Amino acid sequence: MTDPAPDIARLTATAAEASAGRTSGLRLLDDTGLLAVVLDVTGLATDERQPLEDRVRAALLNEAGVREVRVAMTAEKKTLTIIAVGSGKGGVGKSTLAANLAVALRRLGVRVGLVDADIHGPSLPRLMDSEDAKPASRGSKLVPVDNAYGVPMLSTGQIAAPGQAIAWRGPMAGRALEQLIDASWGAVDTLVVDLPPGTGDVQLTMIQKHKPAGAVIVSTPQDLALMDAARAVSLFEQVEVPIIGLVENMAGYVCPHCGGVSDPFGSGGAETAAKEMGLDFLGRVPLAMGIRLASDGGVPPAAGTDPQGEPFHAIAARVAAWLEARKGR
Ligand SMILES: Nc1ncnc2c1ncn2[C@@H]1O[C@H](COP(=O)(O)OP(=O)(O)OP(=O)(O)O)[C@@H](O)[C@H]1O
Repeated sequence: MTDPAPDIARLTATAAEASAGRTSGLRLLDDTGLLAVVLDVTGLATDERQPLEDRVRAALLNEAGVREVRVAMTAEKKTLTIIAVGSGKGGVGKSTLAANLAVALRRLGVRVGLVDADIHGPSLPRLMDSEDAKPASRGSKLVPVDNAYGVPMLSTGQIAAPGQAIAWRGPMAGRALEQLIDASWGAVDTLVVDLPPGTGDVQLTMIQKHKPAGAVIVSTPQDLALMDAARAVSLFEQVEVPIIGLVENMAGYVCPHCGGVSDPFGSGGAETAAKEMGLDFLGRVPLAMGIRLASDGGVPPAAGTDPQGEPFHAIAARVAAWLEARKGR
């Protein structure tokens, strides 16, 4: 008895499963069971490609009527979409926002990675609970460190000797950031980059060189902080980086005892400032003890189901909508 004719729909499903969705073409080349498969290996490192090919070939050879499998691979040159998170001054919660934005975007299905370019105080390893992790290298590229939140990350803190980073000047900081961005990011297509606070030479070099697709500016509600935030906005505008919007952090203190809300730094200032500058307002994150404790403990509130994560999810949804709209442009 001869083998039944191969069932193309079934072979396509088998290839899709074995390649985790990376099959971009499949056809029979003749009637003796010679099959050609095209795999999209965009973002995969060289040493990940052979195992993929082997898996797909083995799965297909297991199917009825398949005698030989020829595998071709294609890869797009990938450009990463960079979202810069900036602030006019330090201590306003920029890193907290960057970490939670990345975690919340991941939960929305965005293939996101996180870069800590805050050379003055790289705090993301702590926030993402990967303080002791050192990135490996693959060829000449760094391999981002994984964490429990599904957001691969690289930090200046991981590549600099203690105390070294703070002395970096603009061009050196730009080169350090290049190493982090031009890393082996695998399936990641969007990077959230936590910039150093402020609007000086270092920030300017970084954004000129790496041209983010858009920027999120974080501010607290006081007038002084908002004046600094306006400076950050104009820094991005100067180099024609679109502002995705403004976030107001530490607005409204939620008392952990009585649940009452007070406004030690005022409230609503960033929303008004955004309106005045013609920018979108992305949301307000309250000043809450729980946010600080969770963050310092390496558990971004956006990773859990506590109400504390909600403001970050709402902000991430607006950023994801902005990213989607940008694709259509
Ligand atoms: N909404 C919030 N409620 C309570 N604590 C917060 C909130 N946002 C940030 N914090 C805390 O404030 C401190 C500073 O936050 P963070 O490190 O994110 O600021 P930053 O703007 O990145 O600072 P810098 O860039 O100067 O290092 C941290 O201890 C953080 O846990």
